[in-house]
Amino acid sequence: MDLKSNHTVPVLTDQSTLGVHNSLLPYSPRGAAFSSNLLLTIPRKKTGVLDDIRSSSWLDAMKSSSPPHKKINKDIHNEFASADVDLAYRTWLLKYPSALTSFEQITNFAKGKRIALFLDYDGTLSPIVDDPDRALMSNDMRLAVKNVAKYFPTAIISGRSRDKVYEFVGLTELYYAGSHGMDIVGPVRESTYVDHPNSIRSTDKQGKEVILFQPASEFLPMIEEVFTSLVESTKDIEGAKVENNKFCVSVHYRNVDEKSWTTVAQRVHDVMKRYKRLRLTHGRKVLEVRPVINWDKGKAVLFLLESLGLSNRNDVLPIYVGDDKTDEDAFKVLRERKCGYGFLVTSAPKESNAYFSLRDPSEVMEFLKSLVMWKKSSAV
Ligand SMILES: O=P(O)(O)OC[C@H]1O[C@H](O[C@H]2O[C@H](CO)[C@@H](O)[C@H](O)[C@H]2O)[C@H](O)[C@@H](O)[C@@H]1O
Repeated sequence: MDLKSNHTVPVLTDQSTLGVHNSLLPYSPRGAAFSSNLLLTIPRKKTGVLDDIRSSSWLDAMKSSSPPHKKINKDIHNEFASADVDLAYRTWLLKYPSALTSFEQITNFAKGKRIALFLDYDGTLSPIVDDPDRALMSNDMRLAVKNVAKYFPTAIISGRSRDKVYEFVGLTELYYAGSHGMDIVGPVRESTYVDHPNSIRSTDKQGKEVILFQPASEFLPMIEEVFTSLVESTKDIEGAKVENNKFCVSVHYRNVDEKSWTTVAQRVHDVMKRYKRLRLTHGRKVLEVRPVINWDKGKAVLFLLESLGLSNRNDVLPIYVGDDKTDEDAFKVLRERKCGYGFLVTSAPKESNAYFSLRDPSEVMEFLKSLVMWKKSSAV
């Protein structure tokens, strides 16, 4: 597999320093070490908050943040346009091959290794829908995730609050990280975080000893406050919705008329001005307000690998499946450490640090089922 060098990804964190074995893939290894500086702050000017929300880049980011829903259109011009889109996607697939068509290559590489699976929720396990409270996972997908978790350690890493994503998924056999990884429950076994000031030892619903790690715990009152302010300041914008994700806040504009997007951006910007320790990132038709800490979904993957006892091992293959910009942090960690694969879920071509792609949640489900079949057949 050739290493792609031309990827530009909007990642805000510094180079990760947590340890994972990196000699798994056929390219040169890099030293891995543990860091005690988990909570480095990021200078404000690198946080992505723009001073002038009317600048085209701000609005461009808002517009391009999620592909439009596919419309069935019989118009001849649209048929040509749709052929162009398909061609663009097929060309893009040369760079980010489908994990389904590359399944044999992936499983060949996974032979003799333990796959660890990390799954994003929205847009990966559940299709994107207009109402965030209705983003339910299908029963078929739940079964596929349940089955895959019987054979491979599996975790969900979501931007939502941990409680909310657990409520949607409802499987006790998984590990969960909410708030973009800022709220994780993992096994205690090998974790060097056990004595970290942001860790609490606890027992889960099954009585298993677990570690609860919340690196942004000091931000909780600030997030509550900013949530209340954002609800207040956007309440007159039809379709705007503010969601409290515990250690971060989402301001949704999917259902806001495009003419009012500048207003949404301006209101969010005005509130953010008062909080120098918060930053803003763009998701799929959502503005996400989060603490300025050196922690993201990539760090969450490393945390879970470590607490599962799967760090620094050449017989482990982590796979991360996600659709959003925040998932790029995890793709980047796996790519930089040369220790696993990112799978980008998208129906529209985009630059990524992932290696493989899947078109939509139904292809994610197909991949999970194939993985189970492969595991069962290779166990005989
Ligand atoms: O990390 P994720 O699990 O992908 O969470 C990211 C955000 O997902 C949700 O919003 C997205 O999905 C909604 C439901 O399909 C959709 O309406 C919205 O436009 C998307 O941005 C969630 O509501 C957010 O809080 C998460 O941050």
